[in-house]
Amino acid sequence: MLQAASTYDALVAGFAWSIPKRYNIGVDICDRWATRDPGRAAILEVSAEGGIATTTFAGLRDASNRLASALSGRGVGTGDRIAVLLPQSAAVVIAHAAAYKLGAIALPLAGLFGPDALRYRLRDAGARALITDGSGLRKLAGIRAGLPDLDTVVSLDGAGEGALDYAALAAGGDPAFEPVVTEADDPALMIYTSGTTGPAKGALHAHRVLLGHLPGWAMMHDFPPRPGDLMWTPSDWAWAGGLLNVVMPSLHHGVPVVAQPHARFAPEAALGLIQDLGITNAFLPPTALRMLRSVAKPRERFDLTRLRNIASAGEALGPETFAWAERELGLTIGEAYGQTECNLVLAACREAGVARPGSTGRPVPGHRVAILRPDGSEADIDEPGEICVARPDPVMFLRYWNQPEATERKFSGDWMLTGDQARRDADGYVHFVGREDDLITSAAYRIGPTEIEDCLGSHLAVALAAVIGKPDALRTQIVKAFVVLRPGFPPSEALAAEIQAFVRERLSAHEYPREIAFRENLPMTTTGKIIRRQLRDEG
Ligand SMILES: CC(=O)SCCNC(=O)CCNC(=O)[C@H](O)C(C)(C)COP(=O)(O)OP(=O)(O)OC[C@H]1O[C@@H](n2cnc3c(N)ncnc32)[C@H](O)[C@@H]1OP(=O)(O)O
Repeated sequence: MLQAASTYDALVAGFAWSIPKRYNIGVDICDRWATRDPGRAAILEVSAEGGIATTTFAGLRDASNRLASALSGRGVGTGDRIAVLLPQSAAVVIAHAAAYKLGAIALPLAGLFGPDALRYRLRDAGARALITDGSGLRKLAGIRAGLPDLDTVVSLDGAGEGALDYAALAAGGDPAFEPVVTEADDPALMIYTSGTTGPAKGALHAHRVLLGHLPGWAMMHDFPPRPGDLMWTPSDWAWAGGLLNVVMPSLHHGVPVVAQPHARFAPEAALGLIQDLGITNAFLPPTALRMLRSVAKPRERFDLTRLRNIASAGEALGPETFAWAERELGLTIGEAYGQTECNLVLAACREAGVARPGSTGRPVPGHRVAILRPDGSEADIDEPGEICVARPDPVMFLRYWNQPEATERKFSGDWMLTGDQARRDADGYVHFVGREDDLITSAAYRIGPTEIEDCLGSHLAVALAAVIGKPDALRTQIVKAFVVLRPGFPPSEALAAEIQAFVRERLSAHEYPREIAFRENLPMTTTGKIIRRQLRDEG
């Protein structure tokens, strides 16, 4: 484990990976602490009314064993995909751990997804089981017929609509279920991620992905665990940010995590939660931090004395918000960088003196990260190039699900190509520059234009649509759509609002175009491809 050291060089010098041959995430995040300290708090679930329900490590172990045993009784087992569509709660960890203990593959799905996004992911992954709640069931209702592989749906809100009751199912499971023995390199987790072209791709990870996150987690959160540590993030536990930057490494170290029902991010409520629960470590994406800046004199209004560190990732933080946090919160933000395919490979941290305004830090010990030119040679100091990560690396994904060509394109030799541009300064700090392609970064979400364009194209009024990222001071970029309407549909604000609602409900609430511009036509190449660059320049 990465221990606090006086300097970054000492951190690097003292580091070596220790990845056992046999390793199972489910056993790691539940059973280890359940044996050592069964009554230790693991998840603190805040109810909508503000009450707190605590789940202990023993509780996680028993519940995940029961669920694994019950699913096994229904024929779900090694290699099967088990989807998890639930808001932050102990149940998310239980469902994940049950999947890992079965040797199955957990497939986290975000609560903001609408039926179109869910259908695509569940079908592409060939999910056999889904653990969800009443809200998830409502989204599933219209799409289940098109999901022939999905034979077990379990709802925390009781049986009905083709779902089994979670409580009844788990009650029949064996709390002494014997977890399947897995190797560190066996598939465990698949997170869909948007690409520049085409629909989202399932990035398949091995059990070792959690061990690979530990050094980056230690750096960005300023070296937990310390007595009394308590973690929280508003990020959905379905994203790499919530799951791998916060929940799993924290549980590995026996640090409890706060689970909060999904709500719109409200800066005052966030600071109130940090104060009331005595949260010591938060992971807040840069957009959330920029939203916090609307609160004047936060330390006068809220008691934030227990808050030791804020980590951040998913988009560039920028020097202004970095300086604001130092001034107004008295904290040096632990900014980090990674992609779903290969997460948490760069990080900043106060304790080792690795923090610089405008920089996303330095390579986390154990990871080889380079800034390369298109010809594969290393860029000079301050020369922009592509962030590339060398394999093997425990955080490196195994492959894209059923997409061997896309997997191959992601690598050049042993370098994984992130597509992100950055420069490295003379002291080795990496500064994010941006992207050259069509991928959109908005509120720390990576958004590919294709899925949105496809969704827009299925609206009755839309003849043609192109989607770009438009620079935005709060969210880094917003999704903007240029739309050519079919004859008979005159442009209007009402129609724009209707199209926005259509994408929000059908595809996903975080992917809807916050701006729509109606056009007579769109700039095209002679071969009929939309020239998005021209649209980006128009903004
Ligand atoms: C390796 C890595 O990738 S690390 C980073 C991974 N990325 C992430 O974890 C994503 C992080 N981002 C977030 O968690 C959020 O965007 C935040 C906290 C920064 C800001 O949250 P918010 O502004 O409340 O909402 P968010 O951006 O998620 O939502 C977009 C839309 O979803 C909808 N929405 C959000 N929350 C809710 C809710 N509880 N109920 C219904 N709709 C909701 C809204 O329609 C919202 O659009 P609007 O602003 O026009 O109303």
